[in-house]
Amino acid sequence: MYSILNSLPPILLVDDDPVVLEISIAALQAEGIGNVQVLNDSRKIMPFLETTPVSLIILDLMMPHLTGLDLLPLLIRDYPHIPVIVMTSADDVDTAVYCIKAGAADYLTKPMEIERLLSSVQRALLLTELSRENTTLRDYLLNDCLQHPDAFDEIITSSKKMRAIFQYVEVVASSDQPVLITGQTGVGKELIARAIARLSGRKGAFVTVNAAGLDDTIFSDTLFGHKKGAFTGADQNREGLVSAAAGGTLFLDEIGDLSETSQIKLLRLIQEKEFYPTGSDLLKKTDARIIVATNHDLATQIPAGKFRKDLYYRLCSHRIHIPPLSERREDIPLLLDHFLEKAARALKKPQPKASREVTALLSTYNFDGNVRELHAMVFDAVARSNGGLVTLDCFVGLTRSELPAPDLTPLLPKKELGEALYAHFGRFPTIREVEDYLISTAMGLTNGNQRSAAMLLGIARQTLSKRLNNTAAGE
Ligand SMILES: Nc1ncnc2c1ncn2[C@@H]1O[C@H](COP(=O)(O)OP(=O)(O)OP(=O)(O)O)[C@@H](O)[C@H]1O
Repeated sequence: MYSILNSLPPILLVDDDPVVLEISIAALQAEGIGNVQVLNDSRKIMPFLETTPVSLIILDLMMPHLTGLDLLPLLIRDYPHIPVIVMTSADDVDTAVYCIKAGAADYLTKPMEIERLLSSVQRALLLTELSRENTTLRDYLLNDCLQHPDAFDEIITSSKKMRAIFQYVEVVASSDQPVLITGQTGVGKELIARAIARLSGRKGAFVTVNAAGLDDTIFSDTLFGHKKGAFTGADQNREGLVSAAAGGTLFLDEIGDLSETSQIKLLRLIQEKEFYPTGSDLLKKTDARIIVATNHDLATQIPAGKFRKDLYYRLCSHRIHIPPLSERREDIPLLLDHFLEKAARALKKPQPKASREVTALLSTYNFDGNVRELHAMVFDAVARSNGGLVTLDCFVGLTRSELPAPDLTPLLPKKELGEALYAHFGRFPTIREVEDYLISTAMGLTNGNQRSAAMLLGIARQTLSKRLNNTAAGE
């Protein structure tokens, strides 16, 4: 939690009592909050704030010269975005209530309870961070720009939906909260996780763990490591991957099938930032940022008891859903070119072009394996091609039976189908007229290649050939 302070301005502590200042600083420092500024004279606050940004103010109400009660309305008026926690004596709860009504974020009573101080600071910082994210997000939506487009270089897309995701990624990258990335297999969840890590400003490593099929013993050992002698074969201490991700990012892929026990351990890791290596009772701390991904719809697994509600809501702090390729078909030609180039380079061949029929067919194909499937298909096709052109014949796996019913929607005018037909024919057409229209469109798109046109139309090549002959004979 507190590593968000790396990206936030300091906390300002204002009290004329040196003992309170000393205790508070020590308590905050023990929790890793070293970014604290101190003022012991309340008259200095307003000039100080004019030159120095702060993320939170902890203000004693009883100070000479200018009391906290006098200052609070000024702070709320001039710095409404900075939360103020007031400190008052235990027997003056009325004043505390008055301060909350006036806009203070929280109140603490003296003598100071350390736990209460820390939880209040934690809550206030979380609010500051969320409000900063909201403001940045609003600015992005208004400006539609990316501050670090190079962070997304390896993600090829022209989709508006993906661009909106990039903007969100820029906003949440520096947060300390977990990120849940959902989407079908092969849509690019890991690429997005890497972009978040790149933009996070964290210096540590990006460590990935594929949690699919891991039982709790292996999950714990992989993540948390073990102590020598913890089980048979544990002949030396082993650091887990959480330690390897210190100061960096831990990417847990495919968390949809985690056992109940592993889910509890993950929740503890996210919430408390603590874990025990197997066989050790020495609690370890971590500052690794946690990103998880799944192709399951976790919310639907909660009622069946397969996924814990508390973990789900904790993971939802920042949520990114990546649409399948079928919902961003505009990316297919771009990705096709990108993979043709990559494949040619990897296979040391001159870069081929895709024939028009290949582009048309792939643009309507339903890729269950999304970008990964397209990637594999194109690499295989380039390996098989022996000219400057990748034709349909190079896609051996792409047989008619594997093709879904052709979806011609992207090829038709982007109006209601009925309207498009009216516009084309000038009246409502007959079935025969629509068939002729579809056949000539498919033949045009495939440069007259009957095999490809038949695939597009979802009919046998012989049927198309017969139909074309009949039309030519004027039947
Ligand atoms: N927009 C894209 N541009 C370029 N390559 C992409 C894009 N999206 C995905 N890829 C490539 O597709 C493959 C699958 O991507 P990735 O591993 O990120 O998907 P995933 O959603 O994490 O998959 P899984 O759920 O199976 O783990 C990778 O080789 C990746 O480089």
